[in-house]
Amino acid sequence: MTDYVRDGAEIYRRSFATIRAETDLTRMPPDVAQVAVRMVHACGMTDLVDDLGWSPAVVASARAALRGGAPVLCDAAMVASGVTRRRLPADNEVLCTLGDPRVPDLAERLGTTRSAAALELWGDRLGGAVVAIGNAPTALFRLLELIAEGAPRPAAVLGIPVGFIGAAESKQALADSDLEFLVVHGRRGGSAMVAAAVNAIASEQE
Ligand SMILES: C/C1=C2N=C(/C=C3N=C(/C(C)=C4\N[C@@](C)([C@@H]5N=C1[C@](C)(CCC(=O)O)[C@H]5CC(=O)O)[C@@](C)(CC(=O)O)[C@@H]4CCC(=O)O)[C@@](C)(CC(=O)O)[C@@H]\3CCC(=O)O)C(C)(C)[C@@H]/2CCC(=O)O
Repeated sequence: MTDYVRDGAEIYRRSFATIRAETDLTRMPPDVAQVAVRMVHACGMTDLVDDLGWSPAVVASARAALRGGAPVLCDAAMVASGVTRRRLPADNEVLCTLGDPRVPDLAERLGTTRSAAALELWGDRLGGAVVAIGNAPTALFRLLELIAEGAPRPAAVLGIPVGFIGAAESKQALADSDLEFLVVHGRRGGSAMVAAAVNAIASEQE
């Protein structure tokens, strides 16, 4: 039998030490670097940091919002499931409206995906919220449209959808906006990655 590490805390310690040894974090501020380490941990790709884009105050803004009780608004149930509730500083609400029974009809009526239509049900929670998008480019595009139409502004947008159609473009549009943002440019992204970013922001522990 292969010998393997069985101690969870030791696995985490060695993982984070390996990531820090193999990843160039020098171009980013310490708070973004801490988030980047956890994102790399979630996907196993140390070169992910080369594609990371951020606004200077994104981590501070998201962290302050969470401490103030802001909700985490997610595009997919996978994202919401990945957020570790005990790390959240104010028992924050973690919301994904994609499974709401009204969403399929809404999507049909609006002529869009269910992921994008689900944002219509975020209601008045958007102002000051932390938005976490890990799957659906159309959800990120719709968020930017809503804000352009005058919807309240979130405290931070962690816009990390994965994929081939619209993913890179939606993230570039977010990075070109005046919102506080974190993105992984290009095709890479995913629910696990954005959940890891929320978890890192929620708590400074590694
Ligand atoms: C086009 C879509 C993409 N989905 C991708 C990758 C994954 N999606 C998974 C799952 C389980 C779900 N994806 C949906 C969000 C579904 N995916 C889409 C849509 C058709 C459109 C979204 C968009 O383009 O913006 C979307 C359905 C919709 O009408 O909005 C999901 C709701 C489908 C469903 O099961 O009903 C569902 C999310 C469930 C949830 O968690 O709430 C995967 C696990 C793949 C699979 O099941 O085989 C995977 C997860 C990736 C991740 O890390 O999140 C793509 C590749 C991202 C793709 C969008 C871009 C593209 O290039 O096609």
